[in-house]
Amino acid sequence: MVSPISSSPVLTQDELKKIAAYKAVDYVESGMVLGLGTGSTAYYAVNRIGELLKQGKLTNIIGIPTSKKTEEQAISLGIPLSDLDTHPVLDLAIDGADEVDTYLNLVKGRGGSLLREKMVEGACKKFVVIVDESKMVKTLGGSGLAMPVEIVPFCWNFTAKRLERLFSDAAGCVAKLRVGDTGKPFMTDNMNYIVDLYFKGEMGDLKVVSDEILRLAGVVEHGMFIDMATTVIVAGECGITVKNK
Ligand SMILES: O=C(CO)[C@H](O)[C@H](O)COP(=O)(O)O
Repeated sequence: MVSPISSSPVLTQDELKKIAAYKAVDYVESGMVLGLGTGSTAYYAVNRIGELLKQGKLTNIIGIPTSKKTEEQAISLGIPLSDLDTHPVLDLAIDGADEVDTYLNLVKGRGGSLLREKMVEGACKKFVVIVDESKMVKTLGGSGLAMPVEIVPFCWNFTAKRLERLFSDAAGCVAKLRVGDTGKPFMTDNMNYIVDLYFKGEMGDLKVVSDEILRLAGVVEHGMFIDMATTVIVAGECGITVKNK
């Protein structure tokens, strides 16, 4: 069902992200252990959680950040933090996504935090994804944008070529090493590299593709989050849509 947002004319993408994020924070209850996502949409959710804690409307929250950046943000807001060693089961995680398909499978990691995101969000009872409507796709990889894969730096080119070769028969893809602002390879929080895969066609069976990628030595994790989201909140010009698994 679509709930109208407002009668104002055109909302920016940032406004839509904020609307989805605030809606997701309605799912947060005092006493919860929360996975705190990474990216420009999750940023709004983390800020809102900090605001509600400050106002005393939420109490006893423990956050588990999915990146160093989110950790810094949470610390600046006074959100108490922990880790998966101490809290191996989380009540809820809220995070953005780069693509969401019709089955609520996701591509994540264009912000570079896919490994920690997958670890934290895989340990949650509920995983609420927040997106603006531009992230909705029919099939993953279909936006023509990147599907990130975290790899070890050792002989990264060898691993990138092997990733390309995996798809040479079917979809076909180009693997590009992600480069940071300084012109050097982008480094993840785990001191790994990211290779972005650009598909020419449909990826095919996602579980098969996932297994094949993970079987390559040198690959740490990929950005497909299959069967993980329990709820997706989509903010669009016509309103908010909540999709449940
Ligand atoms: O997976 C992610 C970071 O690794 C982000 O959640 C994803 O890139 C979406 O980011 P944004 O909300 O800025 O569009």
